[in-house]
Amino acid sequence: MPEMSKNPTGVAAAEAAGDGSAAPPPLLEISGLRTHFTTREGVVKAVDGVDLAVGERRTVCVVGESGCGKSVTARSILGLVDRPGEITGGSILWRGGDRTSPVDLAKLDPHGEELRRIRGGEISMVFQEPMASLSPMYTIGDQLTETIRLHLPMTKAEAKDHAIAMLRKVGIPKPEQRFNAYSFQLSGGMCQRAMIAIALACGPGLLIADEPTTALDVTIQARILDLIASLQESSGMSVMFITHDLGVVAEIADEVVVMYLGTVVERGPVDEIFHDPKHPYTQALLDSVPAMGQGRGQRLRQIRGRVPHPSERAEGCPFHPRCDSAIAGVCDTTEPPETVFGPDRTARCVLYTPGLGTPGNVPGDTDPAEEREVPANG
Ligand SMILES: Nc1ncnc2c1ncn2[C@@H]1O[C@H](COP(=O)(O)OP(=O)(O)OP(=O)(O)O)[C@@H](O)[C@H]1O
Repeated sequence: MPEMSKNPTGVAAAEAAGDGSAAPPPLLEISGLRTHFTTREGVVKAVDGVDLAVGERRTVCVVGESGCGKSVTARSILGLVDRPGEITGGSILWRGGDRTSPVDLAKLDPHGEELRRIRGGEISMVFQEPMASLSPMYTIGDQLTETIRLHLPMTKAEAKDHAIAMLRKVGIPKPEQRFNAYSFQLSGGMCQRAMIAIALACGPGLLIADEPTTALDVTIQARILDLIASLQESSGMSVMFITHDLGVVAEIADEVVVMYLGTVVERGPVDEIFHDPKHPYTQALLDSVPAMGQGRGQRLRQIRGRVPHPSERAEGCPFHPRCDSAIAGVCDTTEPPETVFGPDRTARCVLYTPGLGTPGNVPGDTDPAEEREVPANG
């Protein structure tokens, strides 16, 4: 596919494509986000120039190995970055609620009233560890009604009815009884459902789910994914889903964002990411999981080395020390520019930069007969 002009969100790319299909602006549009931690040992650039967008009713999965900056990106959206972390650059445009013009969440006071109203009301988040997010001091019902009354104009009695209806909706049996239970009286799966009930109680436009099923067994995991999908269908919300599990991505994603060391190295529609990965890191991630129908005897390829700490980020392309396609004298010196392949389809690798990469090395140049299999879930 021919290279198009640089464009961080892809929206203008659709316009630039001249196909008349000017998409509506995304609900959430992150551009050049930088979130750094100033520590005694130095500045940790956990998120260092992230661009991504989530459209209405879309599910965007953010993938990458541990330590790539997925959680810090998600927490930056809602002003939930722990000290000494802070947003040092970029913008997070939010167009949800009944706004006529976007609000830049990166510019809001993390402790201020406006972000507090957006958090839990217009955008909610569920975390990997429900036990850590739910308070052991209050009942599930107290925590639900508190969120509901913070964001919706309801009396105590109305909030209680709504809370019980939400518990029922997420599949918690005997919701009237569970309303009075504490988190330590519930199983991990039930706690995660309660967290989802709290997250969805106020009808958010966007749900951010940070590895919400990683700590659960596979059966419960599948149920939670079904639950999110059915609630998404009935409410029309968008979902930003952070996961290590490419099987989950294949199942739920519309679009995929691949992160490496605080930057987005590739993004695009899920089918294109699985069948025509552009970036060697995306390729390596896909090669490291079993594909559907893969023979038992076939060995999986591990990605060489490990993700370094952000303070040990290499010069040039941050992935080059682990990359089998790295070009000496190029990848170790040049920050790869973003190449736009189409609307919302980008990669950051010099292999696609005219004059820098070697066409024969381009990882996408495979025989179509050798198309990649979608990984099996789990
Ligand atoms: N409070 C902090 N102080 C210093 N560095 C931090 C802090 N919190 C996170 N980091 C660093 O930021 C980087 C990104 O972390 P983050 O949790 O976003 O990664 P991740 O991709 O979500 O990983 P995982 O999949 O394991 O959750 C890591 O190198 C981490 O060490």
